[in-house]
Amino acid sequence: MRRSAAPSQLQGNPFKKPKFISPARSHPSPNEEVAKLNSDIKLFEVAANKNNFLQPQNDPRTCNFNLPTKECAKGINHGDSYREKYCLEASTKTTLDLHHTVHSAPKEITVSKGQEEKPDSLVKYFSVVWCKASKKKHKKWEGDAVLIVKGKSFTLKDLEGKDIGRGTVYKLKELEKIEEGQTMMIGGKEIEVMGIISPDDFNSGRCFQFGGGCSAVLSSSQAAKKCLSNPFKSVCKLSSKENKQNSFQNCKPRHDPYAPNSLVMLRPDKNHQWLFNKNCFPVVDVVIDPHLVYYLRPHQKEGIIFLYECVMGMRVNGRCGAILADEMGLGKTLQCISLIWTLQCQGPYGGRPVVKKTLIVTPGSLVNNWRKEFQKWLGIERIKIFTVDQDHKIEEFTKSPFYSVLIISYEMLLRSLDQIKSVKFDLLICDEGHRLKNSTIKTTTALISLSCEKRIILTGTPVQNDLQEFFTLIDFVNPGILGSLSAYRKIYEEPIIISRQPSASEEERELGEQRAAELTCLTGLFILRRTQEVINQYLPPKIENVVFCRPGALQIALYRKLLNSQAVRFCLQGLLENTSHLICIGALKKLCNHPCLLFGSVKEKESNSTWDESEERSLYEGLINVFPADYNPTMFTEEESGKLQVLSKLLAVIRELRPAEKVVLVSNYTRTLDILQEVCKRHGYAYTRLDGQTPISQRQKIVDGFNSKYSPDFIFLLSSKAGGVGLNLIGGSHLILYDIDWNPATDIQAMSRVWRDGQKHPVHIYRLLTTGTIEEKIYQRQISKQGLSGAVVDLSKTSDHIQFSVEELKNLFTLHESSHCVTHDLLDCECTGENHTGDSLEKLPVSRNCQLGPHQQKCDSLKPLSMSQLKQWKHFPGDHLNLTDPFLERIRENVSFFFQNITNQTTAI
Ligand SMILES: Nc1ncnc2c1ncn2[C@@H]1O[C@H](COP(=O)(O)OP(=O)(O)OP(=O)(O)O)[C@@H](O)[C@H]1O
Ligand SMILES: [Mg+2]
Repeated sequence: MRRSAAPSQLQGNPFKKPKFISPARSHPSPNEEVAKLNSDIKLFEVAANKNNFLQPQNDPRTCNFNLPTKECAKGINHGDSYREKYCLEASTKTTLDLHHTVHSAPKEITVSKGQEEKPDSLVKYFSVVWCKASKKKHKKWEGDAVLIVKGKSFTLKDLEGKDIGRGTVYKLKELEKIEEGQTMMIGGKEIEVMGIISPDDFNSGRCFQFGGGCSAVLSSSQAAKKCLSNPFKSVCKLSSKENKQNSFQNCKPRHDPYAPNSLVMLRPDKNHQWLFNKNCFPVVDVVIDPHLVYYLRPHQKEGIIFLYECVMGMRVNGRCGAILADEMGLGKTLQCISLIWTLQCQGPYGGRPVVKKTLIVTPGSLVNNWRKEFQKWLGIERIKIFTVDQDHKIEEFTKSPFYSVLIISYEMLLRSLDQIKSVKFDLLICDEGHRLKNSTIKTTTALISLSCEKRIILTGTPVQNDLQEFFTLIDFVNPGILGSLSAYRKIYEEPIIISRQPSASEEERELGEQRAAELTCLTGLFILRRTQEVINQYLPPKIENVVFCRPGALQIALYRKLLNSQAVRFCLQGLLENTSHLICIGALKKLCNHPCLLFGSVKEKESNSTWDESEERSLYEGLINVFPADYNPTMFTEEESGKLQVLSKLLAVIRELRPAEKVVLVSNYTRTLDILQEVCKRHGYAYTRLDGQTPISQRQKIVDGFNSKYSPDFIFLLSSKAGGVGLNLIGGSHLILYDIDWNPATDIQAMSRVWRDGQKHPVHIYRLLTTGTIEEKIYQRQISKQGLSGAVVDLSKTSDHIQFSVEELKNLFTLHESSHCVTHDLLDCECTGENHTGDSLEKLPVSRNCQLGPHQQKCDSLKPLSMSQLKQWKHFPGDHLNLTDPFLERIRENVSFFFQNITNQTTAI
């Protein structure tokens, strides 16, 4: 609550007319011109365009020093295309003239019982200050509030959106002619009307922002206070003599801004200069190193401009945070490296560097990937980076002035928080920062406790799916921007959620939509997300196949036995808990991968002392008898599993037709990876493996080894859950998903490892499913509406979160023995399954639901495939006569059905 703005406290004179003082004007600036500018730049008085990006700058070329006039020449690339695309025009808003308000005597408005309400169209909104009713002359206004008058009823809300008074009035006329300056008594409170709020400002929630996060945006004086502690100071503090010398030495840009293709950052406007250039250094162009620009993709140039403007506080006054939520593989790492390198060497004021030390926190498996990327783009000389691992302790970094970048895993950060706090970091980057969505976890609280103001979250996962988590991420990068959590809930979350419910009234729906639009608009200033389409043109073709493999005879017999077990029957009668369903489902999934896995589980349980009471007993009873008497799981055969048979043939044909190409083989289960590893051994395929057990220090070495063209490895065995996120496995051009996860995001993550920048070969992706079994059902769930609900596109969501109805369980626990492909049967496809060559997928609109609603709906390739999209894929039965794909041709014998889709098709694949 902004008590300080309550007039009587400011002025201490009860007879003086209370006057609402806008935070932006509470400390008049000595510099008139800038003061005027401050009042003109009102971020929230800006009209939104469809891209939801605001551009607060008045004149990007504003410069108070003697820069060459030709700097305004067209040749400078100040990221103009970006601004053309994303920026909005400022529009002025009529401000209230508060000075003519009259301080009339308070009038008590009494509550009436029997009068008719006026129609809804007569809703009016006022900004007011309030205090408890008293007869004291020296009033002390307690806070700002919003008065909503609807017919003869009124509601008083504080700036956190909470109701602090409500009722109905006796004299309707009193409410009809409310004016600025008027004081009245309502609901036991005395209020004074400060101004009229437009319906638009109320519906969008903007009127509450004065008290919440937006005070920082609106108030340049507050921003100044906050930002003067920003890293300019720490990095660039020089003696006055040095200042003078350096200002002349460095006032040239480090790189030529007029060179062709130069990438020049936005010049700070007068407001920024007023806030940050206290020493009046010359304004100098910040130019991205041409060495890097040469490699940057267009979207990466835009991303660097965006990050620069965010962390420099140019997009939201006094806030230096950003979320770069580009889809996987778009090169978020390179964009950050470019930013770090730029800020470490340059700055807009006298050319002085903005950042001295940078902290990068990342999942353990990516620590060395970051190091490699630094080396790849900047070599080893330009920037000194330090990675914390077993052999390199953090003390080495803290004691040495030599290093400017510290790369550390989230786990290690927690362990060395005290040492980290002893260093002054100017820039903090949290890779795969989606994990910070929970404010109570230790990692989040640890990172929040760091004093660094320039904070960047990198994530490939959409951030708007859950409004609570969204708040946490936003609040982490730009603390307080959305106000307190309780205000956010009242002002945004509640109306948005209510508006999404089927029972919502038209009014609720509209309010929710407008609040969502406002939230998007506000946060869109510092969140950037681009989808994979922006790099498709640089990538080779991708051929995706869904391969339905016929189960083996032993698999069918065991499957039937499991479905007839007492445990499954009890599940279907709704007698068991969710955990029992998951045990049954787990057993069926194991069986689909290979019967020997199930055999191993049964034997293991039998030897367990709790076997007698365990639920698994009723599931596994009599199962061993279905296996041959002399069954030995270590001597498993490929024929026993439909998928393994297909896999084995697939590996053989890849080896034969593309001897120089490599395969990434993915499973979610370590035991399944053991079987796949055994297959590699039996066939003499060289392999490497990364799973949850692989020490973090080894991971990058394994990845590098595989990606190297000199590596003899043919196969990379990958546990998708353990190591999928963020890895580059471009050494492989064939990726086989051996099993399926409930969460489509896990599979999509894995698939994105090979089809990414740097990939030289056409990419072949094979998803293996056992025909008619639970695997098909899980796949259907992935591509059905249920699977598309936003929350599922989140790696942290596991099957434990899934609740099943009895109907769903019946469907899950059915084996379709006679179908070639149950998924195709469900598609309502007119073809008879005979070589249906569907339309190109690219023609179909792709949209994703999220809680922020239509304003956030963009093309998003992270979205799992939908049923209707799958229908557009080419599809044909395994025994189709004209299979043109040589790989499918060779595996068809054990395949009942194929779906195939090609992206970026060229003639040669
Ligand atoms: N402009 C470029 N030219 C060539 N290769 C590039 C370029 N930008 C990025 N790359 C390469 O693309 C690969 C993917 O980049 P990166 O790992 O940064 O993606 P990401 O956006 O972080 O994806 P994820 O969300 O999966 O972590 C890396 O090998 C990187 O070196
Ligand atoms: Mg990454």
